[in-house]
Amino acid sequence: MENENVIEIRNLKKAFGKNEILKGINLNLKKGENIAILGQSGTGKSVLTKCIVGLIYADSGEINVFGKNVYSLTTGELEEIRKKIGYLFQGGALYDSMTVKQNLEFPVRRTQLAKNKKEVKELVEEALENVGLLPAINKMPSELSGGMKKRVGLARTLILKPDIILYDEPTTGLDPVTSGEISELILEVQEKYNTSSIIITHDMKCAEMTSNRLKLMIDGVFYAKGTFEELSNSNDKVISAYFK
Ligand SMILES: Nc1ncnc2c1ncn2[C@@H]1O[C@H](COP(=O)(O)OP(=O)(O)OP(=O)(O)O)[C@@H](O)[C@H]1O
Repeated sequence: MENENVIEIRNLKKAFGKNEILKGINLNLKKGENIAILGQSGTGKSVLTKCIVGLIYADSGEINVFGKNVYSLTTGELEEIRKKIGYLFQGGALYDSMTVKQNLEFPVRRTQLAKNKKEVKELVEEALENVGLLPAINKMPSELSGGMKKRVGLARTLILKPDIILYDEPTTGLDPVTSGEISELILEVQEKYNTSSIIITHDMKCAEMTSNRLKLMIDGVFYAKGTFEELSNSNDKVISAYFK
């Protein structure tokens, strides 16, 4: 892990009407670091990640990605930053009418990442190999298990070689063994590509396996932060409730 911050968030606030969701969020994500964010449903974890990629505009505060304030960028500059951020949605978000191969080719073509068909093929195969799913290349999403769909979703994120990956509940809905495999993959990606990640999760095993640090979001702010070991040994009842 290096000292450079790839994401810096300062006093971020966001309300929907009178409903205050983010009430002053601060976060530094370092190059090569994985941070897990824990917190009850509805506390604003997804809203925070959507602010980072510019899908939601915060009311006040600052988000710097690679040292650039995302709210002061032109549309073109924001596009450049977005290319460096991969976002793994909760459901994997595959196109049901396309094969696995076509699902992966899609982002490559859209971003003009490859010069020709051969390069597209190489990128698709490399990404599928990374998640152990090359044999499923011609399958339809409906033929895949939940864990396989998550893997393909991860392959589709990885194919664009992002510097930062935002994982929104990567193991939700999976059995413990498959969850463990996805957590392993998240770690492998961090080690292989030196990516920095924010992992939103309710899965404590996933948080323990994948994160260098954890943050606990309660009522729109980070109530606690530390390593898994530090937080799991906390005497604070609010914190320890998450580690039972
Ligand atoms: N576009 C929106 N308009 C109005 N309210 C919204 C919008 N997006 C999110 N919210 C509200 O913000 C709150 C936080 O939602 P968010 O999805 O961030 O929760 P979360 O912490 O990610 O929950 P979960 O763990 O269940 O995914 C919720 O009360 C939600 O209804």
